[in-house]
Amino acid sequence: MLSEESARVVRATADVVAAHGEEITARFYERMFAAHPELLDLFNRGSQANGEQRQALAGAVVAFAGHIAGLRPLPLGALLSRIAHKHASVGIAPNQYVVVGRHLMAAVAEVLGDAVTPEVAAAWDEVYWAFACMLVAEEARLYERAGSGFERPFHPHRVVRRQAETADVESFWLEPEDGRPIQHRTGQYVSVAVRLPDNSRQIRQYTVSSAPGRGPLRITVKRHREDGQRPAGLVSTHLHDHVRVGDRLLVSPPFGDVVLPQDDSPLLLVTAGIGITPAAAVLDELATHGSAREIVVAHADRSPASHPLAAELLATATGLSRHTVQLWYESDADSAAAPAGVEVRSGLLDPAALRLPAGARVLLCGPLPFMRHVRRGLLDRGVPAERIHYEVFGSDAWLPRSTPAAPAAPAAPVG
Ligand SMILES: NC(=O)C1=CN([C@@H]2O[C@H](COP(=O)(O)OP(=O)(O)OC[C@H]3O[C@@H](n4cnc5c(N)ncnc54)[C@H](O)[C@@H]3O)[C@@H](O)[C@H]2O)C=CC1
Repeated sequence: MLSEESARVVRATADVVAAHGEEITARFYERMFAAHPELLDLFNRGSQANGEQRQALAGAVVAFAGHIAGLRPLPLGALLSRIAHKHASVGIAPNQYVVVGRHLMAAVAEVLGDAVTPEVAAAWDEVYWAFACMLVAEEARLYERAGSGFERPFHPHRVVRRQAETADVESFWLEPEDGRPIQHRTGQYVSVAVRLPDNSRQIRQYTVSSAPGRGPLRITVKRHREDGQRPAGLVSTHLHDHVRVGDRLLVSPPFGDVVLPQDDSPLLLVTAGIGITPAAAVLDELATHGSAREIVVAHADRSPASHPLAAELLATATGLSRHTVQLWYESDADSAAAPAGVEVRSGLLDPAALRLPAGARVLLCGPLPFMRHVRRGLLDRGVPAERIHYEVFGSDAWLPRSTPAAPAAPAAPVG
């Protein structure tokens, strides 16, 4: 942890660093990529282009500094675990922290100028290394457990099946070429690394949408179209347009710490859009084992036609002995297939209308504003924060920039 002297300096300078956080991280990325263009392959180019990555890094470093200097406590274990899982899934190496540290500190000095006295520089260097050392240690543990390492983070897999789920969503079934069985836990994700036509490499995380022990691992991928805020998804477009049965894909071992709690507590799964993928894995697992666990499945989508894995969700959920299914569609709710016992409503998901079994654990997955909306509603209904678990996909933008109120148990993917 921090020396008392450094903690005092960090407390005195945290606001000025926070105020310039995005400027510092923008400069940091420019410097680092100029010196190490090979590192561009590790970062999501879409998040770089729209500034999400800058906000995410600035938010995380400032939040960590506030925590260790005693200004604002964070759920530090959850934050570190989430980042370490994601880093291990892309093969971050310990020596890369040296490169990041060097360019981050140089960017701080460049942006804040004379305000960065040797004392201030030393204090923030200590913050950075405290953060980095915790991550290096956690990542080493994860590599060890996964039987992998940063030297070889990806393994060749064959696409053995591919299936269209909606106009924009495809499932791919993947089998390791070396025949090694993949031991994922329900809710985990894998990273997929692809070489694009311009020879750059990009990596994305996709939740495994099937239960463990069910043969080839399934990922279900939404094609992200250009929407004015983000360019079209480089990897999702590549997978949809170019990857066929028989092709080879480089895939990491499974990572992620938002997993199905292995107890008998009732479950409330609340998902939206492509966020349905972990719920599909959970339902697959419960159905495979004929679970008698009480479960509420709530899903929101644009329309019945855009709802991925809808038929599978209805079949698996309604096959369970103690289930409730609630569906919300922004349009065409009337056209939804709704077997007896399935509630279908119009509009956005209303957290006040969710069935809430006593003592339920909640798994949330969907676009960030959706998760914030549902989490707020559930907290208002008295659900303890530690019972609400959720995945954050895309870059690490889960820390609200202006409020210190961090979520309970975050983790990482895109579908
Ligand atoms: N866990 C995560 O962080 C996830 C993030 N995403 C990201 O979200 C983006 C969009 O995902 P899509 O599947 O295309 O979702 P989408 O944009 O089709 O939205 C799905 C549904 O979410 C609900 N929703 C969206 N915003 C809401 C809000 N502010 N309040 C209440 N409900 C809201 C609506 O019912 C909507 O129909 C993607 O860029 C994806 O990467 C998607 C899934 C999971």
